Amino acid sequence: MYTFNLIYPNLSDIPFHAMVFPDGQPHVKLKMEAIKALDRATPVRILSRLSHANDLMTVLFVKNTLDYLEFEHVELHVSYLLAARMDRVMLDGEPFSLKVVAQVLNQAQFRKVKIFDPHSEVSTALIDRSYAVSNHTFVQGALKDFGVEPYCLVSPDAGALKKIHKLASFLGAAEVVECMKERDLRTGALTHFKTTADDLEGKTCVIVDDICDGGGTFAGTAALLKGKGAAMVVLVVSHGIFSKGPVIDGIDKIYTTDSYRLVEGVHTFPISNFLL
Ligand SMILES: O=P(O)(O)OC[C@H]1O[C@@H](O)[C@H](O)[C@@H]1O
Repeated sequence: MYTFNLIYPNLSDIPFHAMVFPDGQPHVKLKMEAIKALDRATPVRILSRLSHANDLMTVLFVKNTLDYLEFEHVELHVSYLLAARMDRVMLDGEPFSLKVVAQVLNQAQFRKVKIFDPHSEVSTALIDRSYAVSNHTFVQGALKDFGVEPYCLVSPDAGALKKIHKLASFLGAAEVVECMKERDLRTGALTHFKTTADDLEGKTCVIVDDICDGGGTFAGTAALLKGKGAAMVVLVVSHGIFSKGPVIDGIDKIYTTDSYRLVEGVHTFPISNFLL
């Protein structure tokens, strides 16, 4: 398998130049000396973030180049999927953005599309020949680094609960704590934080979720858990956006990956550990 690593191009000798035209558009150019040496039947994978629209275009440009060079087997490994959270029409007048991204990817006809911890099952339902890579190994690595036993796993909302139960059986975790919240889709305001747990006296709680964006979900959940006696609250999120910074009230330690971007000030695992 030959890898086009668009995430850490500085770390490997890749046959590809990622440049930018003066007007800001992505400009890709394969290094033909290296490419010519490859058998066209060699499976090729493109490892990329799709954090912004230009990332998607770059991937499509590389795929198009590989198509006209007649490579037969091209896979896409996606660390972060553009529009994964827009997995339905939220409000009147808004698009079904994930469907648009899926249609574009489907048109490119990758042999396989691997997606690291997508927000919901809608991504893999819409993208042809795709499957999800779970966060299990990443969370296991974070817990090993953190090193405190025992702990309870916390699902911050109903949407994450099914995944948390699968994770708990993978890790052999004894306890799962279920939390709930409500989000006003118009304002984004979070309210009504609740949990099924009665007493968390002295416990270490590990909240696991796909994305930390503004962090409101996790500040609210941490306040709830600490109000029930939790001694420590750790946050483990696959995709660290941290739009309001990586410091979140009530969270004692944060683990993430560089799936969306490199994050300063947070313990960050390289995504290539989980996607290759
Ligand atoms: O509260 P913030 O960090 O803004 O948003 C993160 C939450 O929003 C959801 O899409 C994610 O799955 C996560 O539960």
